[in-house]
Amino acid sequence: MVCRHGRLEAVGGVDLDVAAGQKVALTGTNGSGKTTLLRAVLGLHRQVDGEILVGGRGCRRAAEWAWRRRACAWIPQRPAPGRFPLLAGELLSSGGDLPEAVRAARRLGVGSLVDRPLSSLSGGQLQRMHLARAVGCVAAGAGVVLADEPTAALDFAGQEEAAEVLTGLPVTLLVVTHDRAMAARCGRVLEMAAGRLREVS
Ligand SMILES: Nc1ncnc2c1ncn2[C@@H]1O[C@H](COP(=O)(O)OP(=O)(O)OP(=O)(O)O)[C@@H](O)[C@H]1O
Repeated sequence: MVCRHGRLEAVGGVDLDVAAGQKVALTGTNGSGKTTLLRAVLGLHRQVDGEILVGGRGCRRAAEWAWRRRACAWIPQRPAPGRFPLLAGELLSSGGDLPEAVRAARRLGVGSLVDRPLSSLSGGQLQRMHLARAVGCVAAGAGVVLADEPTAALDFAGQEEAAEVLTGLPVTLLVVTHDRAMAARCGRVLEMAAGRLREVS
């Protein structure tokens, strides 16, 4: 499978099989293609040659794309507060299971912020809110979590807590991370360099 940004081949020759329930850490140098790969799995990156199947399904037709978005919870690298004055509680609700997401928000220390506009949250608080939303997505039926540096904005205690929450979910996890503690909690570690994947452990 190959992913391009225009003429640039950002991900090349990747042939990856991830078993259901496996926890995979994707590490590697800056600009090596990790985010591009994750977005391609989610169906957000469309310049892809080759096939990416999730649960045995492709992502070409509209119905398949809709299924992929429900099946995969997504934690973005730099969560944007958005252009609209969305409340944190509305973000949590969009995951499909508000009570479970609110419980996760409490566990992650941001339960008291659900009535606040997302634009008023700090970077770490926003990242915690997205983690809580992902927990709600899983409760609503998502079987895959795709997380792009989900602990990058978190303090030390938050990194531990987030790693525990994420790796404890009953899902297939693909997490881009530079956090050794997070990688250590994953059963499989892959390293990316210049668009190529290598198995580390
Ligand atoms: N929208 C874009 N248009 C053009 N090139 C892009 C675009 N997004 C990413 N790239 C390029 O594709 C390559 C892979 O980028 P990507 O964001 O996937 O890397 P990464 O491994 O996630 O990096 P980091 O660890 O810094 O987050 C880089 O060379 C980057 O400059």
